Amino acid sequence: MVLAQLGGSISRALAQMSNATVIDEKVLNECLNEISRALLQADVQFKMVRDMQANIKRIVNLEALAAGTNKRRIMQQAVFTELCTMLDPGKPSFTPKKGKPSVVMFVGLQGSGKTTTCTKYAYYHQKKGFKPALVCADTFRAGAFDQLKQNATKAKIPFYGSYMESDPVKIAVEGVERFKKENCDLIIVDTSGRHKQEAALFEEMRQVSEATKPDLVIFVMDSSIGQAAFDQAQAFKQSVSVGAVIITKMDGHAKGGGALSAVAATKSPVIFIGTGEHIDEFEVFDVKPFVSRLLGMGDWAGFMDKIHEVVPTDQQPELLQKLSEGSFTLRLMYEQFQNILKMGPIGQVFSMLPGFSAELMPKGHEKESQAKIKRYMTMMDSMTDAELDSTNPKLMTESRIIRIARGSGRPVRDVIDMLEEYKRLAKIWGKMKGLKIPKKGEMSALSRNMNVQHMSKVLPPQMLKQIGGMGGLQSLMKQMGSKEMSGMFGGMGGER
Ligand SMILES: Nc1nc2c(ncn2[C@@H]2O[C@H](COP(=O)(O)OP(=O)(O)OP(=O)(O)O)[C@@H](O)[C@H]2O)c(=O)[nH]1
Repeated sequence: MVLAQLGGSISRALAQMSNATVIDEKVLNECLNEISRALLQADVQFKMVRDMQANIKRIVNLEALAAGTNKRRIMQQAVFTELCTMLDPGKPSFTPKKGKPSVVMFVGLQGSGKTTTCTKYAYYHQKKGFKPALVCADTFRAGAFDQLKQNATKAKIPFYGSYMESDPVKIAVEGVERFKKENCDLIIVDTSGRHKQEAALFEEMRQVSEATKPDLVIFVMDSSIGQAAFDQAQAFKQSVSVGAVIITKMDGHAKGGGALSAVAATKSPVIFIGTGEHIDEFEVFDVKPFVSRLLGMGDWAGFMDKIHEVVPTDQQPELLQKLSEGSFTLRLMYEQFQNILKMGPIGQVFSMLPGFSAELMPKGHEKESQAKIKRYMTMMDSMTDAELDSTNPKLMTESRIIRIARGSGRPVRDVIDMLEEYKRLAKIWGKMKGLKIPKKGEMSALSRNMNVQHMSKVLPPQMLKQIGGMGGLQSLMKQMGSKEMSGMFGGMGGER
């Protein structure tokens, strides 16, 4: 919720700036101050906000802003890039390998969600084929072992702990040794967390770490702790060598900005976020989609922006019309591929839309993806007009597929792949059926014409979850009114 408000504030600051007739130093500073205020309210640490402001000023060229048609985009891109840089410490964390024993130690204050997160982490890896085990080295909180035991039993994960032993180091060492003998490849050590950052707690962490020699220490942080995040994360980092961060309770009223601070303090990446109490409410953390959410951009708004930017103006009305009809033909796919290839780094476009980036364009494989798209287009060149313009997948019979394969000199498998890709995209685009798509310069139409049903269909599922599902979306729309919503979802696009 608060994340959405941050997005709204930043959108408004950017909108105000791009509405100004002359963009001079004063207007730019006002915009940056607005953005800084919004970030501070979202609990991003003061020093980080100040540095970011300075960096943006360096990146953004006033002359380009003054002359440019893309003021808002230039600024938005600068803010986006800066936040991504803050969240990316530049070095990936240790990742456990199947079949090779790894010890991962969890640290964090009491109530941060550490014990729950240990089980989520174990369960996540178990599903990926690991053989995880849990060790409860929390002898401080009565009931900690019971909690771990319960969680572990539910998830069918072996565990180790003791009701009698009071030395956490001893338990940790015994547990790790036992599970190494049992050929577990991911041994997770849960440690105690007192309610305060006390010297005794840090000394205990240090000793457990020294005795178990973990391959990775994960710092677990409750996302709602706000401005205290930086100091807390730093205190843990100073005692043990934290190599990764997990932020919990992202489903609540978290402002999210604390994550930035934790990364800065530990110089370690956020690897997962907790999005609920349930064992599978646990998501791999990706910097870019998170920042999109933090900025309230939403992938959808970004995608709309891209349509306006990439698709030639004369093709836009037709494309938007087809989108709103929900009829996605192979010809439409072909035309979009053409547009995408023209614009260069294709990753940027499709990554805006959920489902596109992962499958069609895995990160770091842009070249191969480009080649794949070209291959798809070659095959489509061998199709008839009727095939290209049909929305009926049943039309593509075996004999037609063989003919296309022969005509394009590609194996039949490739044609089938291309058609699968088309079906996948058609399904996503089909969700937009009936939605009034705003034209350039009338972005607010989006807010006037949308309803909860439509919004829930077009929002990326993660974003919808973040808002609190259908119920959350409904109350958000009621609460914020159409003005706010246009800022949130449409404000980044449209009039420039
Ligand atoms: N909503 C929500 N609740 C969570 C999440 N992660 C943990 N919790 C809840 O937070 C509370 C505290 O979690 P614990 O795992 O007991 O906390 P802890 O940090 O291990 O506490 P100690 O064992 O005392 O160190 C529990 O009620 C969890 O169900 C999350 O991602 N979302």
